[in-house]
Parts: sequence; structure tokens; C-alpha cells
Amino acid sequence: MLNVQALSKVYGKRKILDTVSFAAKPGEIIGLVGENGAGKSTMLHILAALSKPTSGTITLHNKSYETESKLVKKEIGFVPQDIALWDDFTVEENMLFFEKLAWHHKNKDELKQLCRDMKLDHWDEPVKTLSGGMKRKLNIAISLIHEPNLLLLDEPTVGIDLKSRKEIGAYLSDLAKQDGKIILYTSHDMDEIMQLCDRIYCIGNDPFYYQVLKEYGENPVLL
Ligand SMILES: Nc1ncnc2c1ncn2[C@@H]1O[C@H](COP(=O)(O)OP(=O)(O)OP(=O)(O)O)[C@@H](O)[C@H]1O
Repeated sequence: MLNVQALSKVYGKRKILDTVSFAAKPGEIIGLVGENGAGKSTMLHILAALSKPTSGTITLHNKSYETESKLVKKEIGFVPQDIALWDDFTVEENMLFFEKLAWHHKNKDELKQLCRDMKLDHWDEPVKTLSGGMKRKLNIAISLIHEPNLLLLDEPTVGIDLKSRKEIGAYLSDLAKQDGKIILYTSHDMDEIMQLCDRIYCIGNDPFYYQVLKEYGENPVLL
């Protein structure tokens, strides 16, 4: 269980997140939506333990972000908005490199299978020759090497064709429903969010997304 209690983040004089509270259970996919600058990435960075909140508490499976951050970090997989790969290395070399840094180890066959699960069949090809969508799939595969319980994805399907988006969506659904992972996901694609997510949170004071989602028959929560 991910438990977020009264979380706030202030940059200078600007309060980006204001006493946000929510919980997410294993197996749930949560969508975070909101206008540009609403604070979605800020929220994911805090949940990824890459940045600290100004106030508030977070626990993941009863472990505190504040006092047990080393343990918590082992359970988190984070896919940032920007692709972070070694361009001159092949898919295999990238997977092997990041495996060395991972908490949980996998052999070459397991790494290859992880790429196949993502429908990424370019094992021997240099990353610089891959399309943007293939690079995103590789980024997601890398984030899963250490088998995190909480997976955080910041706009993972930007610039990805429909077929690949469907494949990534189906894979994320399986990860949540079969493996019990908690997935938090940001996107500006409302159709995708509505199809994939069990619950949708609207971040920021602007009720625009809330109203649009309501019109589609969703039951979003304003954070
Ligand atoms: N390190 C920082 N220092 C100061 N302000 C910051 C910092 N990081 C983000 N911000 C500000 O916080 C606000 C929220 O940014 P954030 O990137 O979380 O928004 P977002 O909802 O993810 O936007 P987008 O949809 O454009 O990706 C923005 O106004 C941004 O300028």
C-alpha cells in the first residue's frame, strides 16, 4: 500500500502541491492528470524519493520515506520524461549495464525476456538506431529489472505510435493485475488514461480536467 498524507511542496513562494493525501493498493493503476505545470512530475519525483516534500508523510508497504529511504528506494521503479540511455551501446549492453546497478539481479536470458515482454526485439542494435517509441520501451524495461513494487511513469507514451501504446498499456495492466504492482502514471492522453487507469487524480486547482473526465462518465478525484 502506498500512503500519502498531507503532502505539500513549495518552490520559493509557490505552493505546487497543497496538502495532498491519497492511497494506492497493490494491483492499482492510478492516473495523474493536470495542466502543464500543475505538479505531476513534482509529485512523481517525490514518490520516486528523488526529491523531498516540504511537509507531509509517505509510506510504501509500511516503510517510511523519511526514516527508511534506502529500503523504500529498492521498491521503486521510475521512468522519467526524458529518455536516459547509452546511445552508442546496443539494447543488450544497456540492459547489462543497468542490471549491474540494480538491487535485484537478472541473467541475460531474463533481461532478454523482459525486452520481449515489452515487444522490443532489437537486442543487438545500437540504441541510437532505435525509434523514440522503442527507446521508451527500453527505458521501461530497465526500470523493471529490479522488480519494483511501485512503478512511476512520467508520460511514458509521448510520441509513441498507437500500436506500441496499446502494447505498453497491456503490459502495464498485466504488471498491476498479475504481479500486484502499484503503478502511477501521468499522461495528457485522456483516452489512454481512461482505458488504463483504475482511478484518476486531477492535480492543481484548475477543475478543467475534472469536468472533462466527469463528462466522460469517470469519477476523478481532485487533489
Ligand atoms: N526545481 C524547481 N525549482 C523551482 N520550480 C520548479 C522546480 N521544478 C518544478 N518547478 C515548478 O513547479 C511547477 C510544477 O512543475 P511540474 O514539472 O511538476 O509540472 P507538470 O504538471 O509535470 O507539467 P507538464 O505537464 O508540463 O510536464 C512548475 O511551475 C515548475 O516551473
